[in-house]
Amino acid sequence: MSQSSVGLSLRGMSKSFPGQRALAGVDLDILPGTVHALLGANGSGKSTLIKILAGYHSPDPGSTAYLNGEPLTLGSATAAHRAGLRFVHQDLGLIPDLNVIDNLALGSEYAGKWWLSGRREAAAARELVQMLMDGVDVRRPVRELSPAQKTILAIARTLRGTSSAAGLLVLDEPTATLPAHEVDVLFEVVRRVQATGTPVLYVTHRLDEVFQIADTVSVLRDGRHVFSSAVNQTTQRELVTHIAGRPLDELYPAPPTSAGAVLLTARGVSGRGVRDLDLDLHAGEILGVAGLDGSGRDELNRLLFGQQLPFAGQITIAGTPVTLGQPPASISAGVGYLPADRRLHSATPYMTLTENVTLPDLPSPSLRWISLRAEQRDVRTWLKRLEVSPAAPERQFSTLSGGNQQKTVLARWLRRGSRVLLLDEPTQGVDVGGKQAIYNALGQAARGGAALLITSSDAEELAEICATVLVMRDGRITARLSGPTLTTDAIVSASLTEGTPA
Ligand SMILES: Nc1ncnc2c1ncn2[C@@H]1O[C@H](COP(=O)(O)OP(=O)(O)OP(=O)(O)O)[C@@H](O)[C@H]1O
Repeated sequence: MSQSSVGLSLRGMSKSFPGQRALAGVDLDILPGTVHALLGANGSGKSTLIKILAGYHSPDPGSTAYLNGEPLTLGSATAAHRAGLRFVHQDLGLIPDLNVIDNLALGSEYAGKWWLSGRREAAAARELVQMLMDGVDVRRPVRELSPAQKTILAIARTLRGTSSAAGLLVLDEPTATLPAHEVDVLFEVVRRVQATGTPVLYVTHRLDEVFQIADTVSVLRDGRHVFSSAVNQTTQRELVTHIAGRPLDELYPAPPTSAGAVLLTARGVSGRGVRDLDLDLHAGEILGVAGLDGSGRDELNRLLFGQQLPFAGQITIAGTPVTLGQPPASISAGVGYLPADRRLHSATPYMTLTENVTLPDLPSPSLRWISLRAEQRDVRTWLKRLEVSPAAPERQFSTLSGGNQQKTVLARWLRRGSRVLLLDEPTQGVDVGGKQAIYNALGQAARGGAALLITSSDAEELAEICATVLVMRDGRITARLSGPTLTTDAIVSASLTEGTPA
């Protein structure tokens, strides 16, 4: 196949890792001035493709790429940057305590001497920021920006110094942690970048976004390019079928409705980000907690699990008070916790999947060898149930794709049969098939008598899988939605409006 003369063309892009072919002969054309969505199940090769473009990985011999008809040197970060390829990864790489100007200066050609020309730097920063986000004070520390503003700042920083249209802007799941109302703010900026002629490669697991922002969509499956279409000539259903390799039925199972005895209580719990919180969590219940960044939603499960020490209050599990701020005490009482940033806080990357799944079991060394084979079998069953790919217990955790790492850590707590499960963003970065598997597993855990508390920035997910959703604002619960009042829109609007403590 010949390369198209404008935009980015990939031909025969392949990449093999030991024992794993991540990409197999991918041909892809991304046209100038278009937003091109790249979809695919966890482990389908999206990150590998991006890492090759960024020069982080070298592709297999025979892989070629052209930018506006010129051959691209692959496997070199410097060559990628020089050609105008720009990347915004999920970890935005911003420094929260530095202001907008200083964050813009970091990593640019001004770094190291920007302070010599402070006024010029500030003026340039102001101009760039104003182009992409009106009304932001460039002297504000980045920690005070909203999540969408931080992402926009990361886009501004990567586009910095590109005098005209860049060769390509790659956005890797930019909305994974954005609340619904912030997504539009980001999209506005993506459109402005697109209008400059810069093509945007937009990687996402959120299919509704494809129809809002993209012109063209491509799907990878098992390292192969299996589908491309103009967005206005396809449907969500067709995309799901190509991603999963089979049609999927209803994504969300009905939430469990029969709640049993109270398993966890919080009374007067105050801590960083949370004020005077009372909460009852019942056996058989999936309770959702929504809220904007800074509402206390992010801190809630950490305080209940003991990863953060509450200033005041009492927490009981099945009627017995637990020692506050002591995760081992919580685990012994039957509590499992999945943090949002699980790669940082929850996994041991260089151990195997089995070791990661069985991590909290801590059996005595003398007993461990007896059950090793049974343990491997059991772990494999759990990996398959959550559609971890490959479901290979002996694989090193760090070699799994992001979504598969996520499902592996979740398998740990589900396998353990924890009676209280505190889960932050349980499906973040997970593909549509994996989401369905996770929702089914969570429903099964609830029907088996576990009590689940799920915090999520995905309002639709909460509205669909929970019988009740609490909305937090300023560290307090300000709305309790259930039955007919529980809708995606109601969650979003309660998150945005002042409420009275519920
Ligand atoms: N360093 C590595 N060593 C071995 N295998 C790897 C390595 N990096 C990636 N892989 C494998 O390559 C395949 C593609 O992974 P990749 O991270 O590109 O998937 P992805 O589509 O980005 O998934 P996700 O949506 O979960 O982020 C996976 O099977 C993964 O396990």
